[in-house]
Amino acid sequence: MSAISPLSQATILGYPRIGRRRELKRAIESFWKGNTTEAELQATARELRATTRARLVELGLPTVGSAIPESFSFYDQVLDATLALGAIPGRFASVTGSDLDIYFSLARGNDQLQPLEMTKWFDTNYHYSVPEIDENTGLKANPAQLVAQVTEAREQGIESRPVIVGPVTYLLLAKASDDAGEGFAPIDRLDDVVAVYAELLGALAAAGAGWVQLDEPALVSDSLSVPRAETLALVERAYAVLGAATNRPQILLTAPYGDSSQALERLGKLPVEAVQADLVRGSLPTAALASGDLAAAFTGTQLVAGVVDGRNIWRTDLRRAFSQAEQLQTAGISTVIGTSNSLQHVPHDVADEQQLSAQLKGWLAFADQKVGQVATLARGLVEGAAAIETELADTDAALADRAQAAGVRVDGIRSRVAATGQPERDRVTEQERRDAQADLGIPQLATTTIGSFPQTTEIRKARAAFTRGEIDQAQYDGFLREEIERVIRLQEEIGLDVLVHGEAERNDMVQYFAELLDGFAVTENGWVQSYGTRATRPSILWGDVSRPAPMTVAWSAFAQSLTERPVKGMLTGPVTILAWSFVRDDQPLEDTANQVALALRDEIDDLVSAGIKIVQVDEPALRELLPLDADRQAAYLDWSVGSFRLATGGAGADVQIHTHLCYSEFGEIIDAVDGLDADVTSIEAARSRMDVVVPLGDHGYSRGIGPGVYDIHSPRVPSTEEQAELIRIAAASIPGQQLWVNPDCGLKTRGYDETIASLTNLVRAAREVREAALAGVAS
Ligand code: MET
Ligand SMILES: [Zn+2]
Repeated sequence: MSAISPLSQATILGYPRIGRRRELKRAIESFWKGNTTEAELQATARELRATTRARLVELGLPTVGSAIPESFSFYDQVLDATLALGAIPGRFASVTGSDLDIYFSLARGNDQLQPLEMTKWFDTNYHYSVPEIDENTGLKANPAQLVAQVTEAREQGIESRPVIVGPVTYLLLAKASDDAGEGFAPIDRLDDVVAVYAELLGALAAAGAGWVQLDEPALVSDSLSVPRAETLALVERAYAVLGAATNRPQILLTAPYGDSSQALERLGKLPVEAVQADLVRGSLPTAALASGDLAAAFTGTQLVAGVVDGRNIWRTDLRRAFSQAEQLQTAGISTVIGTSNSLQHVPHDVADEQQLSAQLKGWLAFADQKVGQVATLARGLVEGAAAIETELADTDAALADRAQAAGVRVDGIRSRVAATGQPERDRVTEQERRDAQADLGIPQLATTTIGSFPQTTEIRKARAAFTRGEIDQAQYDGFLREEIERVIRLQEEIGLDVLVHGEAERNDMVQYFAELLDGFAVTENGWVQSYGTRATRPSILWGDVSRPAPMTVAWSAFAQSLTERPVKGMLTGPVTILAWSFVRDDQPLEDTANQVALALRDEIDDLVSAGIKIVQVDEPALRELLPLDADRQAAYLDWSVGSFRLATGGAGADVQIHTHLCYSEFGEIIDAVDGLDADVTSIEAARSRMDVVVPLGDHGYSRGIGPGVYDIHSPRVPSTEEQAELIRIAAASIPGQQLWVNPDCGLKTRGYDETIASLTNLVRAAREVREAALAGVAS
């Protein structure tokens, strides 16, 4: 390794890459449609990268010392690693074309090939493309994209730092391909993969990269296939090899998204030149710091103190962050200021928000503001605290303003939450509820849907026209009523047992409620990448939450007025509302969740008064917020379940409460799902061919359960026979009286043709199995 400069004292782990106005989304989608060429798309991407680097310099990151990460991605950082490793799954062998063609084929599939599966990246709402590895997966270093970025940056006068998902995390996030032998795990190929990383590092060194960043968030997770202690040992094994490579850039090894304090001393001893620790979710190993052991471990190694939160949009408490970093520096550790993780999870710039109040804006920091904070803190480390006293004092003032601002703490809301306890979270016994709900006349293997019906172009157009003021409230409401009536008639014709109103009035299942509740603000440009070219605009939950008026009652009551069959009220649960928003960081999540829960509790009350007998409270994010740290999981499950029960616990015995969870990694939280105490739970199951029903059966789950029999993630229409087969699989583990028949999730992304065909088959399948069961009894 050539002697090169140390890592700059200010850095970030990554930056949003979709573009300030989602330019990359537009460019990629236009390329997919065939409206632009690959060369044009590459030119747009180059321009975006150049703009990003220039912006980061403008915000205070130096052009030298590899402060600026190359965190651009056309789609996903794990998929980037797959391409860089040449780890193309065998089933894609037939795909030809440029690297980019292959890349997008893996991401999106084609007529013959299913795309790589997508799943959530650690405890975020970002989705990555899951690598598929087996004993024979070809591996071949393909550094072209990484090298190109280093070269581009140099031509721009900037020493940048390429970023790659590290080898251990890459393999622990991969799944064994269908061709893999019995018992094979992707991590079995660690040595092969490390050898390819060594080649990539060689190519980067040759291209003149002074530093490379290898991300190993697997280090902080207890939710992977190997225990955390073993992950650390694997990291040691991998980096012993990479560190020994003679021709490589200096290595920054990162451990974002959680607490690495237990591992930090050992990470400091690795043959790498810098290690990052998330000091927002995580903490410093205080004993090792005091004893000097941490400093000893970090001799000759820089420590990047991740003190600026990359997960949230609140202005950093600079004084607190500075004192954390100062402690390290005082202990004799060469300290760099950094972020807790990549800023890819926050929007670009508070300055792009015109509608937010000036006061709220004063409390916020999006990516650009956070970069500024990093630069300020770094200046403080170099020049002393006095040099940044103005900035520290400004932050103190903003935080003090936030603490006392109207709406942040509302006594009435707080005392109401404080007055609740277990009784508010408990309903009468299951048996009493079953008896009281018998009047609903719900048959065995009852059929229903998850809530949304297709969001058609007409619906989007009407909403846009209303937002722009081209149609008035009465016209818009009239349009929605017609839409609801159509959806009700359609469900009756198809023959579903429990109907929904279709959610046509909702742009998004969280934002809809955020707009109607007090305590939330909505952004104009606060886009955050969810996956690929998809982005969401999370709302900001800044104050105490309350419900100024009913939110869904008019729509549900109207739908119910049109039909004799029961219509489900449809709400989003407290945990999901929190998970898909930017939530205040000045009090425990539990307190915020309970406020949301009380607002929902009142909504349920009003729905019931308006004649609704079944209410579904969706909690698709229950699993997502599960802490990566095993130690913190029990407390999380306790409050998350408690808040759901507070929302639903006021419903009388005759009100049937449903919930919906859409993922299949279910095992870890099965007790919590049981703890929700919903009368009926629908879950995703079709894609995994009912994998969840066996653990549910073993668990002795006693209430209603609807494992999805129709995979709504693609336009494919599942046949009657196929769905009947899935129902029969479920019926083998779960008694028929408990079983419901429904799709995996809502239908909003689907078209009408396929929806009608699939639901028609679903209803037929349920009838077929029902009748066969009756015939079985009769004979
Ligand atoms: C991501 S879960 C979605 C549930 C919602 N009720 C819907 O059907 O769209
Ligand atoms: Zn769902």
